[in-house]
Amino acid sequence: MRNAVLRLSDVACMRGGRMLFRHVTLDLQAGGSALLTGPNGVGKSSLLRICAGLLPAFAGRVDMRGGIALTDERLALDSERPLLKALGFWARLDGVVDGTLERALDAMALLPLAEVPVRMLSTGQRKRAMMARVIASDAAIWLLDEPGNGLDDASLDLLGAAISCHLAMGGIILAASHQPLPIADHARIDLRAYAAEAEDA
Ligand SMILES: Nc1ncnc2c1ncn2[C@@H]1O[C@H](COP(=O)(O)OP(=O)(O)OP(=O)(O)O)[C@@H](O)[C@H]1O
Repeated sequence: MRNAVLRLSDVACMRGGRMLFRHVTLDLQAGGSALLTGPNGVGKSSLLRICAGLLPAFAGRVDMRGGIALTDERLALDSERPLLKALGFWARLDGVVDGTLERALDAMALLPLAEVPVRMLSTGQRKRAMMARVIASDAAIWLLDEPGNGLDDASLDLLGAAISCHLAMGGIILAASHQPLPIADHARIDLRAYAAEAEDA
C-alpha cells in the first residue's frame, strides 16, 4: 500500500443534465485522507462514484495507484446467508489470504454475529458489516460514503481504529460525511465551493 495514490485533476460532474461541481482537485498519497462535506445533493456520493469508476467524470482526470473499496448505502451482501458466508463471497473474489475475513469481522466486533443471516442484522450492524467488507478487501484506497451513519459510540471508536490502522499501513481514505469522522489529520473538501451555480452566481 505504500505507493498508493489518488489524484483528482479538475474533475467536473454532470448528472441528470445538471452540472453539479467542477474544478475539484485533490492529491492523496499513501497515508493521506480527505473528508468531503457539503449539503444534501451537492454531489459527495457522485464524486465517490467517479473515483470508484462507476460514474464517468464530465471533465478532468482521476488517477490512482492501488485497489479500490467503496461503501455506500447499498449493503451488497446476500441477505439470506450468514454474515461470514456472505462476506466470504467477496473475500473469494478479492482473493484475500486465509484469516483476513475473520480479522476484519473482529475489527468491527462482528465475530459473535458471524452465523447470523444478514437480513437479521440491525442498521448499525449492517454498517459495520460494510466496513468489514472494506477492511477484508485489502484495497489500498477506501471510498467511504457516510461510514459513521447509524453507529453508536463504541462502533464509532471501532471505525476510528480501523481508519487509523489503514492510514498507518499506507492506505488512502476519501470519506463523505455529515458528521465529524475520527480521522486525525485530513484534508477537507467542501463541495459547495465547487458547485457550478456558486461559480456562475
Ligand atoms: N442517477 C442519477 N441521475 C440523475 N441525477 C442523479 C442521479 N443520482 C443522483 N442524482 C442527482 O445528483 C445530485 C447529487 O447527488 P449525490 O447523491 O451525489 O449528493 P450527496 O452530496 O451525496 O447528497 P447526500 O448528502 O444527500 O447524500 C442530486 O441532485 C441527485 O438528485
